[in-house]
Amino acid sequence: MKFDVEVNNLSLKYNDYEALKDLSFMLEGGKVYGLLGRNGAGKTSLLSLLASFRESTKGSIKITGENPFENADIMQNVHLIYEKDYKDESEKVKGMLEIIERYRPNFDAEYAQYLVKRFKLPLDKAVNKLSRGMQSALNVTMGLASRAPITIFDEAYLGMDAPTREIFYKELLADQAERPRTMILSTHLVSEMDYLFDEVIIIDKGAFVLHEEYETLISRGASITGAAEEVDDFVSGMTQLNEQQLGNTKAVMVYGYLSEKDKQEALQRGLEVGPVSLQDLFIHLTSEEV
Ligand SMILES: Nc1ncnc2c1ncn2[C@@H]1O[C@H](COP(=O)(O)OP(=O)(O)OP(=O)(O)O)[C@@H](O)[C@H]1O
Repeated sequence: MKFDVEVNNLSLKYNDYEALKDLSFMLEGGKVYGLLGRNGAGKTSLLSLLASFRESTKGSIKITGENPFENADIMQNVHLIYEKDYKDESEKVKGMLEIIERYRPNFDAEYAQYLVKRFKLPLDKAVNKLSRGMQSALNVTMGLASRAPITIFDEAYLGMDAPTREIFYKELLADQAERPRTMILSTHLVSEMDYLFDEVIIIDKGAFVLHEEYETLISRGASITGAAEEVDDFVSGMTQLNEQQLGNTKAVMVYGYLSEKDKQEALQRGLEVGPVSLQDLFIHLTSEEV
Protein backbone atom coordinates (compact mmCIF):
# COMPACT_ATOMS: atom_id res chain seq x y z
CA MET A 1 0.00 0.00 0.00
CA LYS A 2 1.20 3.51 -0.85
CA PHE A 3 1.10 5.87 2.09
CA ASP A 4 0.19 9.20 0.52
CA VAL A 5 0.01 12.22 2.81
CA GLU A 6 -2.40 15.07 2.17
CA VAL A 7 -2.11 18.26 4.17
CA ASN A 8 -4.84 20.88 3.82
CA ASN A 9 -4.87 24.39 5.32
CA LEU A 10 -2.95 23.15 8.34
CA SER A 11 -2.44 25.65 11.16
CA LEU A 12 -0.98 25.28 14.63
CA LYS A 13 -1.07 27.74 17.48
CA TYR A 14 0.86 27.57 20.73
CA ASN A 15 -1.48 29.74 22.84
CA ASP A 16 -1.63 32.92 20.73
CA TYR A 17 1.50 32.22 18.70
CA GLU A 18 0.82 30.95 15.18
CA ALA A 19 3.65 28.47 14.48
CA LEU A 20 2.12 27.06 11.27
CA LYS A 21 -0.07 29.06 8.93
CA ASP A 22 -2.41 27.47 6.46
CA LEU A 23 -0.05 24.86 4.97
CA SER A 24 -1.25 22.69 2.09
CA PHE A 25 0.75 20.08 0.18
CA MET A 26 0.62 16.48 -0.92
CA LEU A 27 3.32 13.84 -0.49
CA GLU A 28 3.18 10.92 -2.83
CA GLY A 29 4.23 7.65 -1.20
CA GLY A 30 7.69 6.15 -1.82
CA LYS A 31 9.85 9.26 -2.17
CA VAL A 32 12.48 11.05 -0.09
CA TYR A 33 11.41 14.57 0.89
CA GLY A 34 13.77 17.21 2.24
CA LEU A 35 12.03 19.61 4.64
CA LEU A 36 13.94 22.88 4.84
CA GLY A 37 13.35 26.01 6.86
CA ARG A 38 15.34 28.42 8.96
CA ASN A 39 15.47 28.19 12.76
CA GLY A 40 11.97 28.51 14.16
CA ALA A 41 10.32 28.09 10.73
CA GLY A 42 8.06 25.37 12.12
CA LYS A 43 9.68 22.15 10.86
CA THR A 44 9.48 20.27 14.18
CA SER A 45 5.94 21.56 14.71
CA LEU A 46 4.88 20.27 11.30
CA LEU A 47 6.58 16.90 11.78
CA SER A 48 5.03 16.45 15.22
CA LEU A 49 1.59 16.99 13.64
CA LEU A 50 2.36 14.45 10.90
CA ALA A 51 3.37 11.95 13.59
CA SER A 52 0.26 12.80 15.69
CA PHE A 53 2.36 13.91 18.66
CA ARG A 54 -0.07 16.83 18.81
CA GLU A 55 -3.29 17.95 17.17
CA SER A 56 -3.59 20.83 14.70
CA THR A 57 -5.51 24.00 15.55
CA LYS A 58 -7.10 24.11 12.10
CA GLY A 59 -6.97 22.21 8.83
CA SER A 60 -6.43 18.51 8.21
CA ILE A 61 -3.86 15.78 7.65
CA LYS A 62 -4.87 12.66 5.80
CA ILE A 63 -2.68 9.58 5.54
CA THR A 64 -4.05 7.01 3.09
CA GLY A 65 -7.19 9.14 3.20
CA GLU A 66 -7.64 8.89 6.98
CA ASN A 67 -7.07 11.26 9.87
CA PRO A 68 -4.04 9.76 11.68
CA PHE A 69 -4.71 11.43 15.05
CA GLU A 70 -5.33 8.73 17.71
CA ASN A 71 -5.68 6.24 14.86
CA ALA A 72 -3.54 3.25 15.94
CA ASP A 73 -3.63 1.52 12.56
CA ILE A 74 -2.11 4.53 10.83
CA MET A 75 0.20 5.55 13.65
CA GLN A 76 2.10 2.27 13.81
CA ASN A 77 3.10 3.00 10.21
CA VAL A 78 4.45 6.48 10.93
CA HIS A 79 7.77 6.70 12.76
CA LEU A 80 9.22 10.05 13.85
CA ILE A 81 12.88 9.91 14.84
CA TYR A 82 14.28 12.92 16.70
CA GLU A 83 17.14 13.77 19.05
CA LYS A 84 15.88 12.27 22.28
CA ASP A 85 17.20 12.97 25.74
CA TYR A 86 18.40 9.55 26.90
CA LYS A 87 19.91 10.59 30.22
CA ASP A 88 17.44 8.42 32.18
CA GLU A 89 17.44 5.50 29.73
CA SER A 90 19.25 2.65 31.48
CA GLU A 91 18.02 0.00 29.03
CA LYS A 92 20.80 -1.62 26.98
CA VAL A 93 21.05 -1.13 23.21
CA LYS A 94 19.93 -4.73 22.69
CA GLY A 95 16.88 -4.19 24.92
CA MET A 96 15.93 -0.97 23.14
CA LEU A 97 15.90 -2.78 19.81
CA GLU A 98 13.71 -5.52 21.29
CA ILE A 99 11.27 -2.91 22.64
CA ILE A 100 10.98 -1.13 19.29
CA GLU A 101 10.45 -4.46 17.52
CA ARG A 102 7.26 -4.96 19.58
CA TYR A 103 5.76 -1.68 18.39
CA ARG A 104 6.80 -1.61 14.76
CA PRO A 105 5.07 -4.19 12.55
CA ASN A 106 7.66 -3.95 9.74
CA PHE A 107 10.72 -3.99 12.02
CA ASP A 108 13.54 -6.12 10.55
CA ALA A 109 15.72 -7.48 13.38
CA GLU A 110 18.37 -8.86 11.01
CA TYR A 111 18.72 -5.51 9.28
CA ALA A 112 18.93 -3.82 12.71
CA GLN A 113 21.85 -6.13 13.61
CA TYR A 114 23.53 -5.23 10.32
CA LEU A 115 23.19 -1.50 11.13
CA VAL A 116 24.44 -2.05 14.70
CA LYS A 117 27.61 -3.48 13.17
CA ARG A 118 27.87 -0.69 10.57
CA PHE A 119 27.64 1.94 13.32
CA LYS A 120 29.77 -0.12 15.74
CA LEU A 121 27.15 0.12 18.47
CA PRO A 122 27.84 -1.86 21.68
CA LEU A 123 24.78 -4.07 22.23
CA ASP A 124 25.43 -4.58 25.94
CA LYS A 125 25.93 -0.95 26.89
CA ALA A 126 23.19 1.09 28.58
CA VAL A 127 21.77 3.74 26.25
CA ASN A 128 22.48 6.58 28.72
CA LYS A 129 26.15 5.52 28.76
CA LEU A 130 26.54 5.91 24.99
CA SER A 131 28.18 9.02 23.55
CA ARG A 132 25.85 11.55 21.90
CA GLY A 133 26.90 10.41 18.43
CA MET A 134 26.25 6.77 19.33
CA GLN A 135 22.81 7.69 20.67
CA SER A 136 22.08 9.37 17.31
CA ALA A 137 23.34 6.28 15.47
CA LEU A 138 21.04 4.12 17.62
CA ASN A 139 18.14 6.45 16.79
CA VAL A 140 18.69 6.20 13.06
CA THR A 141 19.22 2.43 13.36
CA MET A 142 15.78 2.15 14.97
CA GLY A 143 14.33 4.50 12.34
CA LEU A 144 15.69 2.60 9.35
CA ALA A 145 15.09 -0.89 10.75
CA SER A 146 11.47 -0.11 11.67
CA ARG A 147 10.86 0.19 7.90
CA ALA A 148 7.78 2.28 8.66
CA PRO A 149 5.97 3.29 5.43
CA ILE A 150 6.31 6.89 6.61
CA THR A 151 9.67 7.46 8.25
CA ILE A 152 10.48 10.94 9.49
CA PHE A 153 13.94 12.05 10.63
CA ASP A 154 13.83 15.39 12.44
CA GLU A 155 17.48 16.48 12.59
CA ALA A 156 18.17 13.06 14.10
CA TYR A 157 21.76 13.02 12.80
CA LEU A 158 23.12 16.11 14.54
CA GLY A 159 25.20 14.23 17.09
CA MET A 160 26.93 12.03 14.51
CA ASP A 161 30.33 12.93 13.09
CA ALA A 162 30.75 13.35 9.32
CA PRO A 163 31.93 9.77 8.55
CA THR A 164 29.04 8.33 10.59
CA ARG A 165 26.51 10.58 8.82
CA GLU A 166 27.96 9.34 5.53
CA ILE A 167 27.23 5.74 6.59
CA PHE A 168 23.67 6.78 7.45
CA TYR A 169 23.13 8.43 4.03
CA LYS A 170 24.52 5.39 2.20
CA GLU A 171 22.38 2.94 4.13
CA LEU A 172 19.29 5.10 3.73
CA LEU A 173 19.72 5.24 -0.06
CA ALA A 174 20.50 1.52 -0.30
CA ASP A 175 17.42 0.53 1.70
CA GLN A 176 15.21 3.08 -0.06
CA ALA A 177 16.24 1.60 -3.44
CA GLU A 178 15.08 -1.85 -2.33
CA ARG A 179 12.06 -0.90 -0.25
CA PRO A 180 10.82 2.55 -1.20
CA ARG A 181 8.89 4.28 1.53
CA THR A 182 8.04 7.88 2.32
CA MET A 183 10.98 9.48 4.05
CA ILE A 184 10.89 13.03 5.34
CA LEU A 185 14.26 14.46 6.34
CA SER A 186 14.38 17.82 8.08
CA THR A 187 17.84 19.28 8.10
CA HIS A 188 20.12 22.28 8.24
CA LEU A 189 22.87 20.24 6.53
CA VAL A 190 21.50 21.23 3.13
CA SER A 191 24.67 21.03 1.05
CA GLU A 192 25.57 17.69 2.57
CA MET A 193 22.19 16.01 2.18
CA ASP A 194 20.69 17.54 -0.99
CA TYR A 195 21.55 14.51 -3.16
CA LEU A 196 19.25 12.36 -1.02
CA PHE A 197 16.09 14.32 -1.86
CA ASP A 198 13.61 13.46 -4.60
CA GLU A 199 11.53 16.49 -3.65
CA VAL A 200 12.03 19.54 -1.47
CA ILE A 201 9.57 21.43 0.74
CA ILE A 202 10.55 24.82 2.10
CA ILE A 203 8.66 26.60 4.86
CA ASP A 204 9.43 30.01 6.30
CA LYS A 205 7.99 31.65 9.44
CA GLY A 206 5.32 28.97 9.58
CA ALA A 207 4.18 29.52 5.99
CA PHE A 208 4.55 27.39 2.88
CA VAL A 209 7.21 28.61 0.42
CA LEU A 210 7.47 25.82 -2.13
CA HIS A 211 7.25 22.10 -2.84
CA GLU A 212 9.17 21.01 -5.89
CA GLU A 213 11.19 18.20 -7.39
CA TYR A 214 14.83 18.65 -6.47
CA GLU A 215 15.98 18.65 -10.10
CA THR A 216 13.34 21.21 -11.15
CA LEU A 217 14.20 23.43 -8.22
CA ILE A 218 17.92 23.56 -8.90
CA SER A 219 17.26 24.21 -12.59
CA ARG A 220 15.73 27.53 -11.40
CA GLY A 221 19.20 28.95 -11.05
CA ALA A 222 22.64 28.84 -12.63
CA SER A 223 26.22 29.68 -11.85
CA ILE A 224 28.05 31.82 -14.40
CA THR A 225 31.84 31.74 -14.35
CA GLY A 226 34.44 33.56 -16.42
CA ALA A 227 36.25 36.85 -16.84
CA ALA A 228 34.88 39.28 -14.24
CA GLU A 229 33.79 42.02 -16.68
CA GLU A 230 32.02 39.53 -18.99
CA VAL A 231 30.26 37.89 -16.04
CA ASP A 232 29.16 41.27 -14.61
CA ASP A 233 27.81 42.32 -17.99
CA PHE A 234 25.97 39.03 -18.58
CA VAL A 235 24.30 38.88 -15.14
CA SER A 236 23.30 42.55 -14.97
CA GLY A 237 19.55 42.71 -14.43
CA MET A 238 19.38 39.12 -13.11
CA THR A 239 18.70 38.21 -9.47
CA GLN A 240 22.10 37.42 -8.00
CA LEU A 241 22.37 34.98 -5.09
CA ASN A 242 26.04 34.91 -4.38
CA GLU A 243 29.38 35.81 -5.97
CA GLN A 244 32.98 34.76 -5.59
CA GLN A 245 36.08 36.17 -7.25
CA LEU A 246 39.60 34.85 -7.54
CA GLY A 247 41.92 37.16 -9.47
CA ASN A 248 39.99 38.15 -12.56
CA THR A 249 37.81 35.03 -12.55
CA LYS A 250 34.37 35.53 -11.14
CA ALA A 251 31.53 33.09 -10.38
CA VAL A 252 28.03 34.46 -9.83
CA MET A 253 24.97 32.41 -8.90
CA VAL A 254 21.78 33.73 -10.42
CA TYR A 255 18.15 32.88 -9.69
CA GLY A 256 15.78 32.56 -12.62
CA TYR A 257 15.33 30.49 -15.73
CA LEU A 258 18.07 30.69 -18.39
CA SER A 259 16.78 29.95 -21.88
CA GLU A 260 18.82 28.01 -24.45
CA LYS A 261 19.47 31.36 -26.18
CA ASP A 262 20.85 32.81 -22.91
CA LYS A 263 23.09 29.78 -22.47
CA GLN A 264 24.37 30.05 -26.05
CA GLU A 265 25.12 33.71 -25.52
CA ALA A 266 27.05 32.90 -22.35
CA LEU A 267 29.13 30.31 -24.22
CA GLN A 268 29.85 32.77 -27.03
CA ARG A 269 31.15 35.20 -24.43
CA GLY A 270 33.50 32.49 -23.14
CA LEU A 271 31.48 31.98 -19.95
CA GLU A 272 30.77 28.67 -18.25
CA VAL A 273 27.21 27.91 -17.17
CA GLY A 274 26.86 25.44 -14.31
CA PRO A 275 24.23 24.32 -11.83
CA VAL A 276 23.27 26.21 -8.70
CA SER A 277 23.22 24.56 -5.28
CA LEU A 278 20.08 23.90 -3.27
CA GLN A 279 21.78 25.59 -0.32
CA ASP A 280 22.19 28.87 -2.24
CA LEU A 281 18.59 28.73 -3.46
CA PHE A 282 17.37 27.98 0.05
CA ILE A 283 19.31 30.92 1.51
CA HIS A 284 17.90 33.20 -1.18
CA LEU A 285 14.31 31.99 -0.85
CA THR A 286 14.25 32.40 2.93
CA SER A 287 16.36 35.52 3.26
CA GLU A 288 14.83 38.56 4.92
CA GLU A 289 15.52 40.67 1.81
CA VAL A 290 13.36 38.61 -0.61
N1 LIG B 1 5.74 24.10 22.90
C1 LIG B 1 5.85 25.32 22.37
N2 LIG B 1 5.26 26.40 22.96
C2 LIG B 1 5.34 27.64 22.43
N3 LIG B 1 6.00 27.92 21.28
C3 LIG B 1 6.60 26.90 20.66
C4 LIG B 1 6.57 25.56 21.16
N4 LIG B 1 7.26 24.77 20.31
C5 LIG B 1 7.72 25.58 19.32
N5 LIG B 1 7.33 26.85 19.52
C6 LIG B 1 7.61 28.01 18.64
O1 LIG B 1 7.10 27.71 17.35
C7 LIG B 1 8.02 28.15 16.34
C8 LIG B 1 8.42 26.97 15.45
O2 LIG B 1 9.21 26.10 16.22
P1 LIG B 1 9.76 24.73 15.61
O3 LIG B 1 10.52 24.04 16.69
O4 LIG B 1 8.63 24.01 14.96
O5 LIG B 1 10.75 25.28 14.48
P2 LIG B 1 11.91 24.53 13.66
O6 LIG B 1 11.76 24.93 12.24
O7 LIG B 1 11.90 23.07 13.95
O8 LIG B 1 13.20 25.24 14.28
P3 LIG B 1 14.76 24.75 14.41
O9 LIG B 1 15.29 24.64 13.02
O10 LIG B 1 15.37 25.90 15.16
O11 LIG B 1 14.77 23.46 15.16
C9 LIG B 1 9.19 28.80 17.08
O12 LIG B 1 8.98 30.20 17.11
C10 LIG B 1 9.10 28.22 18.47
O13 LIG B 1 9.58 29.14 19.45
